[in-house]
Amino acid sequence: MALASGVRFAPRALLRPWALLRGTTLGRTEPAAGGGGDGARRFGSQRVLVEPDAASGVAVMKLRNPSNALSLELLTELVISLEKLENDKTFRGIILTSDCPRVFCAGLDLTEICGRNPAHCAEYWKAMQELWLRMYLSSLVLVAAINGACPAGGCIIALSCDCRVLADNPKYRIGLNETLLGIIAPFWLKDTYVNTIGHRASEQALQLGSLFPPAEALQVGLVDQVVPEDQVQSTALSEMARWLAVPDHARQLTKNMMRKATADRLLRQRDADTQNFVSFVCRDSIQKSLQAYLEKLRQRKG
Ligand SMILES: CCCCC/C=C\C/C=C\CCC/C=C/C(=O)SCCNC(=O)CCNC(=O)[C@H](O)C(C)(C)COP(=O)(O)OP(=O)(O)OC[C@H]1O[C@@H](n2cnc3c(N)ncnc32)[C@H](O)[C@@H]1OP(=O)(O)O
Repeated sequence: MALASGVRFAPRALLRPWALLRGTTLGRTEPAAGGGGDGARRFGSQRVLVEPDAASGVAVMKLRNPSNALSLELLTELVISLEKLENDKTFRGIILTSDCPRVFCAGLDLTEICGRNPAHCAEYWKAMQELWLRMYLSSLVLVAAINGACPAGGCIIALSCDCRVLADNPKYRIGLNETLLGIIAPFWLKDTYVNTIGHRASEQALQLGSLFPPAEALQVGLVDQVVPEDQVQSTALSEMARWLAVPDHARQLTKNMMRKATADRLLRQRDADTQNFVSFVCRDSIQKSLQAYLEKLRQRKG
């Protein structure tokens, strides 16, 4: 971590050379609609589209998986896209949003942990930890432009950003609803919640599995702005400008000072956290309820 320079403090050694890039098209670049020079070249993969604007130093990263459930592939592609932007000194900020109607991110892809063997569940959870660590400690400014539902793991992604703008639609609820699914948020999600909305509000919201509609999310401090849906992107850009007005080194070191202890706690206990996750989700009772929940989701669709 090159803390002294204040430029890159995301722990680079975190990224593992996962051999799971099956089916991905990472690194492919294509001209953005309307053409343009280097500043308008977008890149991405099947599940993540990156639209970089070199002139402003801001890239828009769009999730485009079905329901943006965090599959292993999506997690991997997000980490790689993030790293690519962090390594390019042109970029100072990322706006993270969804290309999927009505859903920002549906949280963990439950098919990755339902009916899978322990080794797969472990690989999956390590990828989830990796993305959170990468985002939470990113040297770039991350603004979440939340244009859809944002439950559980979706909320984690939003919480790892520096700022959250939520579309004012009562269906777009946000929060950590794990308890209602019979699962328990691990300590680092709890810590992130507490860091954002405080201890008492987290205690209540975590136990009750609250999913907050926009006005309540704003009131509790889970999001920073609630705006009409057609103003989410422009508001995210204005927020970005506000954050980028601060000298990078001062903002980055301050971010690190605020977040490092929380990230270090997971880094120290990463293997134990993975084992806890695996033994928890592989229990017969948990597998049965995951199965039933997935079935309900599929039926609800019809
Ligand atoms: C003491 C020991 C402690 C140990 C602790 C250790 C570990 C603890 C364990 C876990 C902690 C993990 C923390 C995070 C948890 C999660 O993220 S769990 C996932 C929570 N997410 C949800 O509950 C969201 C479920 N989905 C929805 O509510 C809706 O789908 C929606 C996101 C609001 C979107 O609605 P709509 O646009 O109407 O889309 P559909 O409902 O029709 O869905 C479309 C298809 O997508 C599938 N799908 C949706 N969500 C998921 C998902 N999360 N995973 C997998 N698949 C999902 C849905 O089934 C549809 O599929 P088909 O098209 O029918 O195939």
